[in-house]
Amino acid sequence: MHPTDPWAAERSRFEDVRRLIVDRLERLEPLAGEERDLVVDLRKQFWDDVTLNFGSYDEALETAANVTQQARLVSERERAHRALVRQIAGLKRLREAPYFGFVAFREEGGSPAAEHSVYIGSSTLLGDDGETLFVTDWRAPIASLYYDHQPGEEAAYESPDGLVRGEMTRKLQFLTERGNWVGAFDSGVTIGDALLGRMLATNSDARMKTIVSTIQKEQNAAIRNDDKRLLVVHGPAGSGKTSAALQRVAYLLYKHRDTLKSEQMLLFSPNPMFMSYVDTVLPELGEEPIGQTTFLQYLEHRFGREFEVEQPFDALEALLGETDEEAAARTERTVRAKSDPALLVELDDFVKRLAAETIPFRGIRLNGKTLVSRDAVRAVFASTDERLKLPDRLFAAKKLLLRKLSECEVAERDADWVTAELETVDADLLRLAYKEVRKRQRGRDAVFNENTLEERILRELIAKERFETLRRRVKRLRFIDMPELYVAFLRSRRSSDDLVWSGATERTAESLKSKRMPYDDAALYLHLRDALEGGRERRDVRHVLIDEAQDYSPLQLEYIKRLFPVARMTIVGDFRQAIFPFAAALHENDAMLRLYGEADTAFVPFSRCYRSTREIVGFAKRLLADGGSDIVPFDRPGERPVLVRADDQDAVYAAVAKDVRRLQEEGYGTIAVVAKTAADGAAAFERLQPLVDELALVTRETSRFPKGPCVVPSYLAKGVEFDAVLIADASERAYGKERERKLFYTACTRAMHRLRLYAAGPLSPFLRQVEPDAYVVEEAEIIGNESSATAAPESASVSYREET
Ligand SMILES: Nc1ncnc2c1ncn2[C@@H]1O[C@H](COP(=O)(O)OP(=O)(O)OP(=O)(O)O)[C@@H](O)[C@H]1O
Repeated sequence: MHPTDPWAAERSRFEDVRRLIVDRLERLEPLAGEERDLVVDLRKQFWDDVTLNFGSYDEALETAANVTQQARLVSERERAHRALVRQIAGLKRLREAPYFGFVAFREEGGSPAAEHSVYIGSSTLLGDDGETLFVTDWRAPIASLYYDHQPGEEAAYESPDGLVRGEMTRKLQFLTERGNWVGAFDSGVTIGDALLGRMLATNSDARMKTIVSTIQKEQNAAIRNDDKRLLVVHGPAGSGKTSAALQRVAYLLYKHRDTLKSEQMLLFSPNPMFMSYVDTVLPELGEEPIGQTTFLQYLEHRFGREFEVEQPFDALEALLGETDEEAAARTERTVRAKSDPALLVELDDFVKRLAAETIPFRGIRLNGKTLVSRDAVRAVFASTDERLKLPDRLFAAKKLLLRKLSECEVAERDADWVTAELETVDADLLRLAYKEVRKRQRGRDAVFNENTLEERILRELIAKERFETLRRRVKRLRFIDMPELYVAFLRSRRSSDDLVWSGATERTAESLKSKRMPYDDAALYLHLRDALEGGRERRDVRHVLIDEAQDYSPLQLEYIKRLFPVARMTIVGDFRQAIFPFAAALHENDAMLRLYGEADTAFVPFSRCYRSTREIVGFAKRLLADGGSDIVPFDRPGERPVLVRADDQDAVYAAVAKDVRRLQEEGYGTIAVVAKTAADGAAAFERLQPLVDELALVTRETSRFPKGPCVVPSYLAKGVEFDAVLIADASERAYGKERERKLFYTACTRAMHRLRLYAAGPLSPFLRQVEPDAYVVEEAEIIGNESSATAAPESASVSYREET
């Protein structure tokens, strides 16, 4: 250590804390081993250590008490072991980076006791005395100061006892690498966020990172906003919405640690690949992962084998491939009509008005024979108490029908089909029948004719098996023709766009007949089913997060809200990336406000983009219809995006392949060639694969993003990022129509450091609207020729001053 090192004191403290962590780990790790062995032994000896005695009532009671006590002992030890393992994991995280920030804060009032020096890290670290606080958890109230204020400013933080005001006298950021001291920045001296600048300049590794050390003020506001039932975060591509949402999960789990568990939180993700992209973040923050699903997966789970749910990507691909403009406009209008949450209310009314005469019942049939006719089912329903609510009436009808089925079952045992099946019974059934014969004969004096008894039992078993299926169907209300009822609702409805509505209704009817559930009908249909069945609500879920919310229709959001009636909600999204035709939720703020009402909704807008360089953000926002004037890049300079012009598609592929290789040589790891659709992606892959080593094709079936170069359809790249993005076709052909604008913007904003676009033929009109100085144009033929670069990349010098 140099004697004039301005950081000598800080560095020495840092080393002391690190030593404390390492020493503690050395002490605890063997203990955890011992504790584990103890638990294993206790489990093994469980029955040796209790005396089993059931001789008398008292002895049996004593035995039971004994067993309970022993079980309690084991579970206490297990809990202790788990706590130790957790503590060790926390210490290991701290060993990697003991703390990253420091604030000195003088509370208003000015007494020396009100001076706080707080070192902030990923979790709390107490000294061996159990009192000295070496590191404060980033989620503690006072740590908020670090994210919200600069030294010299009036500062305040929200404590459980109210707002604490005062002055922040110093703020430091620490840079570490694998637990070792690298340097520090004094926020009073450094301009901007030095740590953030460094973080953003690093390469992506196909996994989302935690941002705990560099959370920005607006993000902190979203992370800690816990007053309202619903929090809506809206911000441009790369503004850290997903990152903030995940930090928020960790924050809420910390704040409500006594009442909220990770399994009570659920994240709706855009696609399965995205799920694997984010699932390392919470464990890195020391929290258990929360439940994740996509809305499509949820729908598929609910419909089971009853319907095949249409994939939203198919609807999107169909629209993207549509050349008939009128048909495309019709589709968009239909989808929009089906996304209106008022439909749910109308459906509720429709259900309330249902009566025995208007419900389309179905008879119950077995082997082509009617067991209970449709009229008989209707009569059963009509016999239930009219004053009951519909789900309760249906429940009562269900019970009556099940009773009827039991009667039919007895009669069917002698039916011809049972006699026929007797000839082919399998070994399992025979064994079952044999056991049953033995059971029934036991204790009887007179021995029945075994053969007769066995046949009787076999008949019972055969009929039972078949009736089990019928019972299951009755339990699931299959005695109502649900598709017909649903279509009846659609038909009953007047719409301002009648022609479009009735055309759509008939298409839905056709689809349902062939067991296909249109994506934009699915939530409404489930709502009908829920209204009839009752009790579908998930009260176990306490917090629901929806990422990429612009991809949901307002109706779907409302449906999700109703599904989780006690949950709070976090919704994050960006309407400028609304690529699905049914999206429209976010720019209609009304849709958000309507969910829980204005008084129970907080909006936090984000405006700064962190993912991409200043040049890429500057370029991408100009693709937007409104010019994205509110979008502010974080000041990280890089090269300007490059447009490569080529004579034909062959030349494009040759240039793309060459550029991928060159980018690899420059050290970029995750490189994505973004194609518009899956078919475009497959075509590009076929041409590029022979030219690029280890190129991967990402499809809907891909479960994890590859770490190397890949070809990916635009909509599967949603939510994720790559070091370099190559837009395989930026011509008018690919992105020419207004409805393709957002897709184009979304694709370009996946790039962190480098963006290249290729076009043979007329340029996309969105590109034509960008000022020429926002990007560089190159000719495909001269790619690779060092002297050919037509524009010199901007200087890569950093705009913040660092003091290390
Ligand atoms: N405060 C921060 N500190 C460090 N990195 C950050 C911060 N905020 C965002 N980032 C980084 O910016 C990138 C974009 O973040 P994220 O994916 O959360 O944005 P998003 O708003 O969800 O983007 P999109 O709308 O495109 O899905 C990520 O690499 C993330 O790590």
